[in-house]
Amino acid sequence: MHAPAPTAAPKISARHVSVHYGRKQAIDDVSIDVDMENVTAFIGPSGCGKSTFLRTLNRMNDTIPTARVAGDIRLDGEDIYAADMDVVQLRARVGMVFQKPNPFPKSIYENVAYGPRIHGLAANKAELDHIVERSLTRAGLWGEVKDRLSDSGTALSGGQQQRLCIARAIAVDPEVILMDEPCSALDPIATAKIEELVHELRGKYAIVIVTHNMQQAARVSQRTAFFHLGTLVEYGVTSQIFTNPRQERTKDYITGRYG
Ligand SMILES: Nc1ncnc2c1ncn2[C@@H]1O[C@H](COP(=O)(O)OP(=O)(O)OP(=O)(O)O)[C@@H](O)[C@H]1O
Repeated sequence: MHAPAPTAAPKISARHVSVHYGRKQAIDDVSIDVDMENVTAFIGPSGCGKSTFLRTLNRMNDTIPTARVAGDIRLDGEDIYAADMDVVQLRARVGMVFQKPNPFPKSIYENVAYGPRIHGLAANKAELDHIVERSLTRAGLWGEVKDRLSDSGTALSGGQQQRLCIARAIAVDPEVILMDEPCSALDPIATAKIEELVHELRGKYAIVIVTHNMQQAARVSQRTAFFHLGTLVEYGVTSQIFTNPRQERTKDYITGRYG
C-alpha cells in the first residue's frame, strides 16, 4: 500500500502499524503519511479499525489496558512510542475531538483556559484571556459566547459544545487535530458549521477526520484512506478515491455494496 507523494514532508508518518486488543487483531500492517496541507479522511465500514488506528496517532490506545500497538509512528520524524516520549505533551501536540462533545463541567472560559494553564502557555491573565479569545475565534464560537464566558460549557448546544471542544484542542497550540466522527451526534446545521471550520483550519494544523459519512469525506478532505477489516485498502486523492478507485473493495464500499 503506497501513500500518495506528500506535497511536503509528512507531519505524521506511520509504518507497519498493527494493533491487538488482547488476542484480537484490529489493525494489520498499516502505513500512511499525513501532511499539513491536506485534510485526511478515514472511511470504511463499522468495525474496520478507523478509530483504533486514529487513536494510535496520539497514543490514546495507551488508556485501553488490552491494547498493544506495534510498528513505527513518527511526528516530524520523532518516534511517538519512544520510552522517553512525554504522553501529556504528545496529546497537546496531537489533539483529539471525539464523537460525542465532552466539555468539562466548567465554564466556557475554563474549558479553553485549562490546557494552556497546565502547559504554562500564558504568563498572566491577559495572555490567558488572549489565548481563550483566539481559540474560540478560530473555532468559530467567539461571537456566540463572548458575553457568556462564565456560563457552563455543558449548557451550550451540541454543535456549540463540539466547537468548544475544538477550541480546547486549539488552545494548547497543537500541530495535529484528530477528529473521531465529530459530527455524528450533531444536526445538519451544526454539522455544516463543523465542516466549514475544518476548511478554515486546513493548513494551520494537520487534520485527520474519521467519518461514516462518505459525502462528508468528499466535502472536507483532500486525501482519503479506505479501511476494511483492519487493513488500509486504498489511500489517495479524495476525488480519485470517489470517482476512480483502484481497488475493487473500495469501489464496492463507495457504491454502497456494503458498509
Ligand atoms: N477497547 C476495545 N477492546 C476490544 N476490542 C475493541 C476495542 N475497541 C475496538 N475493538 C474492536 O476492534 C475492531 C475495530 O474497532 P474500531 O472501533 O477501531 O472500528 P471503527 O472502524 O472505528 O468502527 P466504528 O465505525 O463502528 O466506530 C472492532 O472489531 C472492535 O470490536
